[in-house]
Amino acid sequence: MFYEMIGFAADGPGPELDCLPRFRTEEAAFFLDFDGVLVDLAETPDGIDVPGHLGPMLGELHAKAGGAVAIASGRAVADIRRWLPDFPGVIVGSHGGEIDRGQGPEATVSPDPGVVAALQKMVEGFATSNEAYIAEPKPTGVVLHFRRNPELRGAAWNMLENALSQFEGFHIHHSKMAFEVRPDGVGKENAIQALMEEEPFAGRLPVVFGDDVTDEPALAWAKERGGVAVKVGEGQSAAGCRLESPEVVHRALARQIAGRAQEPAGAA
Ligand SMILES: O=P(O)(O)OC[C@H]1O[C@H](O[C@H]2O[C@H](CO)[C@@H](O)[C@H](O)[C@H]2O)[C@H](O)[C@@H](O)[C@@H]1O
Repeated sequence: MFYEMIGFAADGPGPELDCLPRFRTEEAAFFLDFDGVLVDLAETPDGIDVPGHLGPMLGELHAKAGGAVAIASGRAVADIRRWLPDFPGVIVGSHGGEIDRGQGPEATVSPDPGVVAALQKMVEGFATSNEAYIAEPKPTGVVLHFRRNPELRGAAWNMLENALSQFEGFHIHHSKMAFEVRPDGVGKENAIQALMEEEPFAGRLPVVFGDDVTDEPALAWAKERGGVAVKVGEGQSAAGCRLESPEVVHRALARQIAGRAQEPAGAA
């Protein structure tokens, strides 16, 4: 079904998926980053375009993989739910700071709520100094985006460094055209490793897709475990496979849903 929806050629995917090893979807546990992997990057967090086929496609993948499909995002769980309201799988949000197994988000770290609120207030106040800034509060921290004017990068960094000098237990994370204040100890790789001990993920082949530095520890971990690590887009990576764009990722997932990955190489 998705072959037609995403214009996937009936005679096979072509060389763009050559680096992706063959594995059985029924034996895999998928951990999929959101921005830059499932959807193209946009000028603002709310400016993304979620293609109409993405939700149904993830639902089909979830069914075929026996429920072992998680979205692992830097966004808050609530934000992912807003974009993918029908996604039936686990959502790892806030870079691993929260996990929603279907009963609502559970915190994996416990930053002082008063400090989180104070930092959010400081960043939101600072963001009003230039209309190009966007402040994005999350349950465990806050992001300061400057994609609309990259020249603001230095000022954004200085502000956050100054803000963090007043509190302990947080650090600045480098995102794409953004800096994020996160609690120490948070990481997608921790959440993914915890999920791999639980049903329905346990005992399966870990398959991690990521595009950002925040995904690298999880990509390296999947590779070390003999799993599949897929980097999307440019930049250094420990991953063994690189796909060009979210569009190519969709083709890879469509192939897994169709079961073509189980066929011998060249049988497409
Ligand atoms: O782990 P991810 O799912 O990849 O989330 C990483 C961050 O994604 C969002 O910011 C990035 O995407 C925006 C929309 O394309 C873009 O405008 C921004 O410049 C990027 O940094 C999201 O807003 C963050 O909260 C996530 O941490």
